[in-house]
Amino acid sequence: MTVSSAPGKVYLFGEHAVVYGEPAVPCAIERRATVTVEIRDDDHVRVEASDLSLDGFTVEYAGSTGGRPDVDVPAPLVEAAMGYIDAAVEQARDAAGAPDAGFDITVESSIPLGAGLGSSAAVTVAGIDAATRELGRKLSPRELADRAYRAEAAVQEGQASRADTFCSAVGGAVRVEGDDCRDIEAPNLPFVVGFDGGAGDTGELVAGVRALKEEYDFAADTVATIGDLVRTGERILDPVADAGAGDRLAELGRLMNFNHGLLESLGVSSRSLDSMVWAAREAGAHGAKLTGAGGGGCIVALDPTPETLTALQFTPGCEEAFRAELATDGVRRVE
Ligand SMILES: Nc1ncnc2c1ncn2[C@@H]1O[C@H](COP(=O)(O)OP(=O)(O)OP(=O)(O)O)[C@@H](O)[C@H]1O
Ligand SMILES: C[C@@](O)(CCO)CC(=O)[O-]
Ligand SMILES: [Mg+2]
Repeated sequence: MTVSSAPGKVYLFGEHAVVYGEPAVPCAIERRATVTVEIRDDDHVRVEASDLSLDGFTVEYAGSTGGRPDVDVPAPLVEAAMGYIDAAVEQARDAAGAPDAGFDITVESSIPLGAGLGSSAAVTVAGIDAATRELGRKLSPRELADRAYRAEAAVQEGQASRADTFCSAVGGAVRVEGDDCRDIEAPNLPFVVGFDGGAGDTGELVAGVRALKEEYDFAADTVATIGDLVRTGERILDPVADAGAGDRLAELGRLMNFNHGLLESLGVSSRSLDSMVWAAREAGAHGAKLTGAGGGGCIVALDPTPETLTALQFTPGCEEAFRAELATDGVRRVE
């Protein structure tokens, strides 16, 4: 039996634009998906994913039902829910040269699904790592990130960047621009996350931005502007280049506010995301923005004081608020 965990992430800057080759800076956070894999002596795959709920359905795969989910939902919904695990299994089989390997898989996660904290990347990274090790092959963090990217891209029909999967595999703060993925040094950032209890469909939201960008030149310009903003943000993060600069958190926060406005104009915010962003700003956060694909889910704010956390806890539409520590480890081999 092998067990791996991998972290979720927040975007300091650059989601969506990163899909079109602009740079982005996601940061791994200490909320993890843990995947346990045990090889079987046949070629079946049995998945137990008790956190998985689809608009009110809870899907539980159990042995007693012969490996089929014991819920009455249409097959496409189950396939959509299981897509990342299936794709991770395919990548692991391919990496280990074992196309007929079967597994019993258990997924446990403290990352809300579809909420912008990279649950899909964490499950995919941890799943590929545990399954390849179960087959006797250890992937380097970069190989793992590459495999996980291919799995996410397959599920999201090509509409994925390397950002979420690279960040989850290597941990810390990273910078991704096209195929160029690197870890970067970042100061300790006081992230506060607000979660509206909802979810957005990453594939659909990415497709919406693509359509807007194709229809209007100014939407394409907005995407390019996000890239400019990220390059400005990087200079503030850089401990060498930025030596002697003024209040770094305040400057990063201003850019986060700007980034949220640009994402809003691309149509990926929502009323509850906007109201959490404003609650954070009014509480004195340096800045706040939605994180991930949007549509619903989470915002991230920068505030070293307890004020934003408290304000979010009393904001209508905010279901949960928590402080998110930077996860310095990416994938972790638990067993
Ligand atoms: N605990 C889990 N168990 C099984 N599958 C999971 C789990 N968490 C996430 N997934 C898979 O990931 C999908 C959600 O991925 P999606 O990319 O839409 O959102 P996200 O990764 O949480 O947010 P974002 O991509 O915006 O950061 C779920 O529908 C499911 O297929
Ligand atoms: C919206 C997006 O930029 C981030 C989702 O967490 C999609 C991607 O990068 O694959
Ligand atoms: Mg995702």
